[in-house]
Amino acid sequence: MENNLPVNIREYQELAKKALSKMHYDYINGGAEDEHTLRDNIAAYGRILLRPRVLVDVSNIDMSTSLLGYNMPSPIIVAPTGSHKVATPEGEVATAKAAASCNSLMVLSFSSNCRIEEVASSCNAIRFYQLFVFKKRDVSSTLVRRAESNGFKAIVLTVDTPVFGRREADIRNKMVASPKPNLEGLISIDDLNTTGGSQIEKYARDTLDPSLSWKEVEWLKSITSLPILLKGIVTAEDARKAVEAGVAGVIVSNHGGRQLDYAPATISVLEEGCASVDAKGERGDKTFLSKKTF
Ligand SMILES: Cc1cc2nc3c(=O)[nH]c(=O)nc-3n(C[C@H](O)[C@H](O)[C@H](O)COP(=O)(O)O)c2cc1C
Repeated sequence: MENNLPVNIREYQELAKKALSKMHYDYINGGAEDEHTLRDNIAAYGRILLRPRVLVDVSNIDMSTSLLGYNMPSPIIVAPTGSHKVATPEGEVATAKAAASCNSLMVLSFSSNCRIEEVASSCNAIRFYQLFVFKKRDVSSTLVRRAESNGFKAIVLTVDTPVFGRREADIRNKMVASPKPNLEGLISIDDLNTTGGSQIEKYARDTLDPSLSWKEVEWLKSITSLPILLKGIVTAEDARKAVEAGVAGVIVSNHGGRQLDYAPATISVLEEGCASVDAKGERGDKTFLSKKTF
């Protein structure tokens, strides 16, 4: 058995394809529209070549870093992704335990299948909470309060989803929304019978606020003292505006190609995002982050 363990991410992907239903595999694996950005997110890494210097002592390699003051052994953290119970019965609790065992950090998605409280009490992983701005502001503020009182250390506001990406595989598969226990009593998903199309797209259309703007960043600052990170910024202009808005950091991201197709590959714009703010000398202790997720 030991010999058959996957040795790279592509082999894990093959196993996932066998283990999951087509609907769930496509949900996790797919992107928006033509999936150009989805493909380019990976292809762009192939365009970056390494320039090795030799005869350097590599017997001790230190990849440790810190994020908002939290130390970790490498700059790899768990991005917010919804619906972990489609892959494992323990859901986000399993993911949090895995993050804790690596001394890494987990960002819990608003769309978690486990309750905020359950994830918080399962282990001592450092946790941030990912938020959307709902049409009903009370929903967002209740989630923020619960994250605060359960020891989450930052709010990650996803800003690239005023409108849900057109994910054609989900439309074709009539993707069913998985339970969202954190939204029980706040938003009803009972009326989501899909007569056609993607249920999660309809859910997002009914609940998320498409008028999301910089005003909501101000609003969020007014209701929490936790540091705020904006996730989904890909241009220098917006990175600068984020600094001006006083957020603690920016997560350079195109949402894994699941939102706006033909947006640039995340890794290709990381430098632009950071350099633009550096150039103005405003970087200070701001955090710039990009993740590689498959
Ligand atoms: C299955 C799946 C679900 C996701 N759910 C969320 C989510 O609930 N909230 C969010 O902000 N991002 C979500 N994402 C996006 C990831 O956080 C992340 O941005 C993406 O996988 C990697 O692309 P990036 O390097 O451009 O950030 C999801 C991604 C996947 C693959």
